[in-house]
Amino acid sequence: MDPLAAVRTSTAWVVDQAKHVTINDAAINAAAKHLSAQSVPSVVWNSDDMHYSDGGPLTVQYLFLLDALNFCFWPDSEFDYVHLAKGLKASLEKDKACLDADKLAACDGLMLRKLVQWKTELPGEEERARLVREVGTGLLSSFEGQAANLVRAANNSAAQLVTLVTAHFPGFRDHCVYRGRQVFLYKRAQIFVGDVWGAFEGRGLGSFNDIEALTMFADYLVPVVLREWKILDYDQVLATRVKEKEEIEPGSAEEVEIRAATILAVERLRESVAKQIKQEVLSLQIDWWLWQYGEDNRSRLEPHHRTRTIYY
Ligand SMILES: Nc1nc2c(c(CN[C@H]3C=C[C@H](O)[C@@H]3O)cn2[C@@H]2O[C@H](COP(=O)(O)O)[C@@H](O)[C@H]2O)c(=O)[nH]1
Repeated sequence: MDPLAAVRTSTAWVVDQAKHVTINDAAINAAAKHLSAQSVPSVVWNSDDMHYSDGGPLTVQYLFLLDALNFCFWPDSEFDYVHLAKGLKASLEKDKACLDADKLAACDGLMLRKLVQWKTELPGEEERARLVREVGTGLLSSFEGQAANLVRAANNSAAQLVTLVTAHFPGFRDHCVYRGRQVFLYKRAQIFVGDVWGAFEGRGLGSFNDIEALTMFADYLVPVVLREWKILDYDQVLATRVKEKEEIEPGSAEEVEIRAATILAVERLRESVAKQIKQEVLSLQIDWWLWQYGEDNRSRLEPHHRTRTIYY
């Protein structure tokens, strides 16, 4: 199975059936005009230097652990992605061996809190520690402890890397069942590929001959931006539940429709921008631009949907 084709096909089907979320194509074209003026293809990966990035295999080890933990920050009003990235970076700068696979394989909640240099209990701390152990044991058993070997095994294919990550590391298997059909999102597996591509600027360990096959990364911040731009519309009941910060059940029709519509809307946005600027643009570049916009405008944007999950 081509996992990236499966993401596109299954999410398009969800949007076709959706009852709670719709995509507004007129708003997509208006947004594409705005985005086209923003030179999206030049968006950089390591915004304000928050990442550990040394151009070598340790950067891949850092990114794989980062993306194994890149989910569900919102239950802790302070802890967020930037703290996770900067904490891991600070630990690596102190001790280059801190992400060795044997250490990860033995990681518990307290050790993880120290590794990310956070002062209080992490949201979902024990579950996060279990996912760290899964990364350590999987790397030891199949990739000589090195995430760089996992990337090398993909022979410069993004789709093959997503296949390998989801085959060897169950925590990355971001899929569900919607109206009796399996739906694939693979957000953390895909964002890992995108981060490797970004960190290595598409060269060496970061060169993928099918990087354009990645979709956007179905998180909880980009949908907020798409709603502000009237691209995504939630029905009244869902809009009220999101506004009131009520938890939306993982695997519920509402959650799956939000994520699937976000993926399809960004695909359509990418096509529209590419037409306007007469140049190819990657879904991940549109994604990074939208995500950064969401981060920069956090204080005035509507609340995001709240789903307690390990996938995003
Ligand atoms: N769609 C998408 N979702 C992303 C990222 C990133 C960071 N990407 C790096 C790549 C380039 C930049 O340099 C960034 O450093 C995090 N997230 C997700 O956001 C969510 C909110 O988290 P927060 O605000 O902390 O609570 C959470 O689900 C988190 O998983 C991204 O790029 N795209």
